[in-house]
This record gives sequence, C-alpha cells and structure tokens, in this order.
Amino acid sequence: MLMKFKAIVIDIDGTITHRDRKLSLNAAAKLRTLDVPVVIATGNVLCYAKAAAKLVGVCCNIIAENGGVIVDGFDNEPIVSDVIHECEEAYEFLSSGFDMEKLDSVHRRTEIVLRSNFDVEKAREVLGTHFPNIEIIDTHFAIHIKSKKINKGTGLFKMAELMALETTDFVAIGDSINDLEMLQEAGFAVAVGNADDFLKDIADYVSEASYGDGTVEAIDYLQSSGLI
Ligand SMILES: O=C(O)COP(=O)(O)O
Ligand SMILES: [Mg+2]
Repeated sequence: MLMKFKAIVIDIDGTITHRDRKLSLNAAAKLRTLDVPVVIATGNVLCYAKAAAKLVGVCCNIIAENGGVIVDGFDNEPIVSDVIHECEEAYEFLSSGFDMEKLDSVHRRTEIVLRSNFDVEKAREVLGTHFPNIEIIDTHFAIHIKSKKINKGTGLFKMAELMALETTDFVAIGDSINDLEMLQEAGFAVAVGNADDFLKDIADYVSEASYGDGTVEAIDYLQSSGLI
C-alpha cells in the first residue's frame, strides 16, 4: 500500500523564499491549501518563525534556531535547549581573531549567528578541537555557531512526539546543511533545485525548480502521487 505521509516539515530561507529571502507567494499559497499540518523548521529565531508561519498561514508548530527552540502552538511556552553557554564560549574564543557581526542576538537563545563576512574554514581551523561539542555551519544565509547535540533532526524528533506522530510520518523539505538531519530523520526527503548537492544526494525527490517554486513542484508531486 502506498505510504500516506501525515505532516510536512519545511525550511524557510531558500525553500519558501526567493534567493534574497523575500517570501515566495507561490509557495505560501500552496502551503495554505494543504490538509496535513505544516511545521516550520528554521535556523531563524522563534519570533521571526512565528511571524512567518502566521503570515504564510500554516501556524503554529515551529522548530526554530535549528532545533534549539520548539513550540507547539502560537501562544505556548517554547522548549528551549540549554546549550547557549558553550556557543558563547566558542564565540568569545574566536572573536578576537575574526571580524564577527552577531545577528538577532537579542532574541536568540541557543546559538550564535553571524553575518557571512569572514573566513569560516579558517574559523573552524582555529576552533580546532577546543570545543568538541560545537560546530560552525554555513547555510548560505548566515553562519551558525551551534551545539552538535541540536539540529533540525533532533527538533523534528521532539516535535513528532508533541504531535503524537513518528518522524517517518513527515515529509521534510529543505535547501542546505542545516536541513540535513531533518531530511534524514523524515519519512520522505525533498531537496529544492537550489539545494546543496549533498542534500540532493540523500533526497527522495529533487525538484527541478528552485526556491519557492521548487517547493510548489514538490508538493504537486506528493499530491499527484498520493503521498499526502
Ligand atoms: O538561519 C539560517 O541561516 C537559514 O534559515 P533557514 O533554516 O530558514 O533556511
Ligand atoms: Mg534554508
């Protein structure tokens, strides 16, 4: 029997936006029509993700800060992972040698995010083995200093529990490195056309179209194949 997936978990930047982060109206319109719940999973802070979810019209189960912050309902208290201290220490360690500009630091609770204006490879080298639980990732939209213990995959695991679903009940859609674990954890993985090659390699479906139009194409495919 054909597997019917019960929910969708979807990235924001690069997946329901254009290259310049403007919302893809096509993707928003498509997501709004779905009968299955749509969970937003993003590297952005919770208030940004909540506003995006509300405006797109999917609301309101959200995985923010790459899994560090999770909320199941617009007005509920978020679950916040206790991982910021080591990220702060890694940032302090690096900041004397690099010209780093923090983004959204007032609202960010579990990771440090930086503008993409410094040599990330070099920073990883300098970090070396000093912080074994910390990684630096580049989503093409920002640089994240984050705990290795947290990602959108661990976030999806918690969210699935909150929704009384299995992670394999989800279709996951994304575009970059911070979506990797989520796509691996989900029952069906979609990479949009602009996605990194390593994401396309592990995806069950790779859209020809890029950005928001890639999401529309993938959802059309899921619907016409009876997968959702
Ligand atoms: O926060 C980022 O760097 C990218 O955000 P995204 O996870 O919504 O693509
Ligand atoms: Mg993205």
